Amino acid sequence: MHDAQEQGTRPALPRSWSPAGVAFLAIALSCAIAAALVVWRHLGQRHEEQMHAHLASHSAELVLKVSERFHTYRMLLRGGQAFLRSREDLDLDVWRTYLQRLSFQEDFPGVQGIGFAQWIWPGQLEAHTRAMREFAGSDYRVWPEGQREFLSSIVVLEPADWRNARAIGYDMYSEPVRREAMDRAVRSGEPALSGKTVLVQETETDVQAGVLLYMPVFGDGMPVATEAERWAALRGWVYLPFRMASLMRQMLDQHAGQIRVQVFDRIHAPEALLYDSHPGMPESGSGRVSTERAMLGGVEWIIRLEALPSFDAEHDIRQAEFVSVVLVGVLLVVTALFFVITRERAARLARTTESLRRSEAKYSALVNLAHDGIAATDADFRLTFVNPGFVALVGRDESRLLGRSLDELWADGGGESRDVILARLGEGESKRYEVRLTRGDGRQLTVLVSLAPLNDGWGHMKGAIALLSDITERKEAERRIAHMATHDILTGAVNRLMFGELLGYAFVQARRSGHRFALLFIDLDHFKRVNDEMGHYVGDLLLCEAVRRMQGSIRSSDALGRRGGDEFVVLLPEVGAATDAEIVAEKIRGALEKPFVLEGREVRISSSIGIAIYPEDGNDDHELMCRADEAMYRAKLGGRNRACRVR
Ligand SMILES: Nc1nc2c(ncn2[C@@H]2O[C@H](COP(=O)(O)OP(=O)(O)OP(=O)(O)O)[C@@H](O)[C@H]2O)c(=O)[nH]1
Repeated sequence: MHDAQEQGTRPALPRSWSPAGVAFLAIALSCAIAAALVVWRHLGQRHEEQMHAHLASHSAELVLKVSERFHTYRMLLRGGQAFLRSREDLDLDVWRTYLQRLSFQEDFPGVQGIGFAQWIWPGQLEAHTRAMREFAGSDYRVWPEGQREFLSSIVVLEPADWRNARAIGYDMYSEPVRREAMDRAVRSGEPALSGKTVLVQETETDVQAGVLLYMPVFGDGMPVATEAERWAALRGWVYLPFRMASLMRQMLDQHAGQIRVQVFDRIHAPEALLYDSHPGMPESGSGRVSTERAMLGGVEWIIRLEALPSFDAEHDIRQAEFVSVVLVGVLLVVTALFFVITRERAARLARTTESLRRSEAKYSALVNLAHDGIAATDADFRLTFVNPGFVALVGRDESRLLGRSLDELWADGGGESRDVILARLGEGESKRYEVRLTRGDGRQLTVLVSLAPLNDGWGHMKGAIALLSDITERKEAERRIAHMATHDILTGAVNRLMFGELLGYAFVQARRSGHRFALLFIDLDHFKRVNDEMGHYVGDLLLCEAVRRMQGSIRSSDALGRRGGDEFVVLLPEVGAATDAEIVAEKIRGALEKPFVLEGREVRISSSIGIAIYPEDGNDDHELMCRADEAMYRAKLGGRNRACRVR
């Protein structure tokens, strides 16, 4: 009742999860997703920082490389300066030989050539041209044409290939960008790098920006401490022309396709662009840019590095890291899921256990309180459990019962052997037996035994459950009711109804086997007097005692019936001759004739008996009964206390 109410108010959802479990799982899932987002964001930031660091490292490396390279170039120019200054006269043949033996293109990569530009003092142009035509050929001339106060001319430029040959005679001092660097070199006495220009060696194809590094050359032994002295001692400039793309490609062997390199002359502007590894590409606004500055020959170069998508991809380990984090997240969620499932199962198990515990307590109380005997047996029918009702019913100690075979308790076994009972139970059959059981105190009981198999989880019989109900009283009541229905209440003799049944059966038997049977009709003589003189109670006692005496006079197979009042009938189911019936009638008469002592007083009575024999005296019960009755009246009329037969 209690369980039913609980189930009615709170419907159980055994297969669904509890709200707490679902909430926990949702929180775990949300945490995992949030953690993944945070980590992804952090990875993105870190990746950006790493990109910048990588890019900054590359640009610093490039600046270092360029600076070192220019340091080497300066050394080369200083060597040339020292060589030319050491000679009193400018011997161009010796100078050319010196340059040719330098093999500078292998030792000083990126250089377009090395040359010497001679300083031509005002008014010295003709003499210079004459002298140079002897050295360089008749087509030598200083160009571009035009009147200028100060002139210079490239007189030697190695290697003397077709490209460099185009520059011979060129007055670099006539061009402002070169002149600025040439002046600066003289003013400082140090190497000076020019701004952006285009070398005269350029043709119409692959035109590149160019720069030139100048080193002033002074006359041998002349003072050069001041700027004026340096101008006075100036012989010219040893110089290095650079094609910027060729120069930079020498230094950009790594990450060529991953990083865009741009070099600007002093300002970050298109017109100052000296070199662009990816010309024509618009500049990125993504911010993955590193800019460094390098001081080279008195000029500041801006070196700008820009990461390209392939550079980003090579250094991008975010995906691997993110996958790791996602895996950790998945692991977290799976762990949470496992935790929730385990928790739900534990809760369900606890509920089931509690329910089982309650159920067990309930059934245990029922079993212990039950008036009937309840027992359990093993597969061999030996008792393994008995309840208090069982102990009380059989009247034996529990310790003496456990281990005993259940069928030992009853004598008749209910009509079936133990093996038969076990075979029935093994087939899953329940059975009821009515047995006679002897209690420990010797009392006999009629017990109804209900047996049911007890199976394991695989359907195999592992024992039996027995319910024993004491039906002794019920049986006795049934017997009494049956007796009352067929016997006279006062005397216990068979009643009219039952006697009729017995008489009918006697006819059947006699007809079937052809034997004879006899019917005696007995009426007590003057019984009314007993009632009248001694009271009805004594009359009753006399009737009962008379029946007892008549029962003693006949066989157990004979039947004594009371017709009513003081009339009785006796059925002798099988008689050999009529005299057999007469003998029994005489025996009854004699028994009833003896005095009765009732309530302390002697009472005498006699009887009149009529005899009828089948088949001679009648062929059916009515006829036979009439004959016997008639014979009894004959006895009455004949003076009573005798037996007669009407023939
Ligand atoms: N005490 C007692 N008397 C009974 C019972 N049934 C009938 N009687 C009496 O039994 C008597 C039977 O009398 P009858 O058979 O008619 O006459 P009788 O006195 O026996 O005389 P005869 O039969 O002619 O010898 C009656 O007085 C009935 O009242 C009974 O159950 N108990």
